[in-house]
Amino acid sequence: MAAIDLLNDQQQKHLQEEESLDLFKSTQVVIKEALSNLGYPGETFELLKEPMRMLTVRIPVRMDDGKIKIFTGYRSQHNDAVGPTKGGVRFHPEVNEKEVKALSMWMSLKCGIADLPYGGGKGGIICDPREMSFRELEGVSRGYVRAISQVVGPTKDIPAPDVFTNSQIMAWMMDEYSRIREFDSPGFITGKPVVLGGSHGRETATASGVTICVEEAAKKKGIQLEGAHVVIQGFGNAGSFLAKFMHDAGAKVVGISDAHGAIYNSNGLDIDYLLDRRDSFGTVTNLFERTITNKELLEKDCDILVPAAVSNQITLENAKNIKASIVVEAANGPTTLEATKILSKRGILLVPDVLASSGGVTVSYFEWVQNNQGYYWTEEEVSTKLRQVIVDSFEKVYSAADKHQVDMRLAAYIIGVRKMAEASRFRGWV
Ligand SMILES: NC(=O)C1=CN([C@@H]2O[C@H](COP(=O)(O)OP(=O)(O)OC[C@H]3O[C@@H](n4cnc5c(N)ncnc54)[C@H](O)[C@@H]3O)[C@@H](O)[C@H]2O)C=CC1
Ligand SMILES: O=C(O)CCC(=O)C(=O)O
Repeated sequence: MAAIDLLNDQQQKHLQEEESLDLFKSTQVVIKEALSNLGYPGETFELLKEPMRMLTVRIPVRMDDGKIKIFTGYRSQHNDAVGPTKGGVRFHPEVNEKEVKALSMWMSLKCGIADLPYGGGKGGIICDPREMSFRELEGVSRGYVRAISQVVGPTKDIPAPDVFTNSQIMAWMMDEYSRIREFDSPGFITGKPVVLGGSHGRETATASGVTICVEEAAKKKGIQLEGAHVVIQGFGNAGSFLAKFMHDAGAKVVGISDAHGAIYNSNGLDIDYLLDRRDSFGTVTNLFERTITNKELLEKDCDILVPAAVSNQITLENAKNIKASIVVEAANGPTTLEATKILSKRGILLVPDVLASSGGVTVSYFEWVQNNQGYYWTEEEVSTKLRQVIVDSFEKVYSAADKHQVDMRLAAYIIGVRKMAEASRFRGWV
């Protein structure tokens, strides 16, 4: 029986009130624990507990109604001891400084786990692209690059796509940077269209990485992927391609969702139809009359659950009701620390975000390498190299969990933080 089931109603309520939904704070908690497991002194935590640089910018854009609107944006650079910082840019109305900071720290961990020569960075702009025209989006994208151009660059900090940003936005950003710097600079940003120096396989990279993690986790749990029931929350870049890959692997995708709701059918969903009909923001459930909520979807019967949308979705409130035996975090921060503990106690194999979603930044690294050498790889080469990185990363984290007798999240942090801590030590910073 799960630990939380043993508590009375009042104790449960108290525990839920105490639960930390603050992603930044909970990231600090696990980094501290990981560093202490590795025997690093307190100074190393003091250095790594905050990003080394956080820039807030104001971006004026003339909107279609002729008025000027001022947008707020951020770029956080966590630690550059290993190399330039790297990470996506998010366009979302709920972007905030703390979230961007936490996201940049997770990027450091992802790069550490995948052994990429980068530290972590992340950016965000408070805006809602669903309510903006193409012209307005271009204005915000170019304005952001003008505002952050002093602190980014192919050898300093390399942006990429994240929630509600895509290859078109990366193309505008690259063009703006090239104009400011007066040379063609494809290595300034990754996730570009292939004709502008983008890499084959970047668009599907996050989902490919998640797929490989699902396969590895299924092997560990003795679950056959063929016929396994899969629920995916989110149907955007990560979730929709994942649904396709799971479907192609013979699994039955029984539930998917978007920001407006979810659909579930225990006989399996028609993934090709859903992919064909979704819009560019990953919305598809508006085509259906009978929908359920995102909350209900997470508790549905399935073997494998993949949160691929937003943060804080699996909490103390629902962790005890999750039916899946494997949870693979495609999204950043979908499970709270308290919920992680419950899933782990219940014997559910949780593949944490900093491992599961590292496929995106790994192929971004491949894109940057190709840009730097001016020689481009085939889709097959990218796919083979990606598989190698993700399988190795999964094995490193799984073995660390076993060796240190800790859950997969702490194990991933132990692997992820080590290179950055060592590089900072060798540089004489701590
Ligand atoms: N795109 C990438 O390369 C990477 C993405 N990620 C993470 O994966 C997650 C999804 O990212 P993308 O697929 O790129 O974004 P996206 O913008 O392409 O799609 C987001 C999806 O989530 C849904 N959604 C939005 N708000 C929601 C809510 N409150 N409840 C339920 N669903 C909601 C949207 O309707 C859409 O289906 C994010 O956490 C992102 O940080 C992680 C690594 C790389
Ligand atoms: O592709 C990249 O460089 C970063 C992707 C990203 O933002 C993420 O993994 O959260």
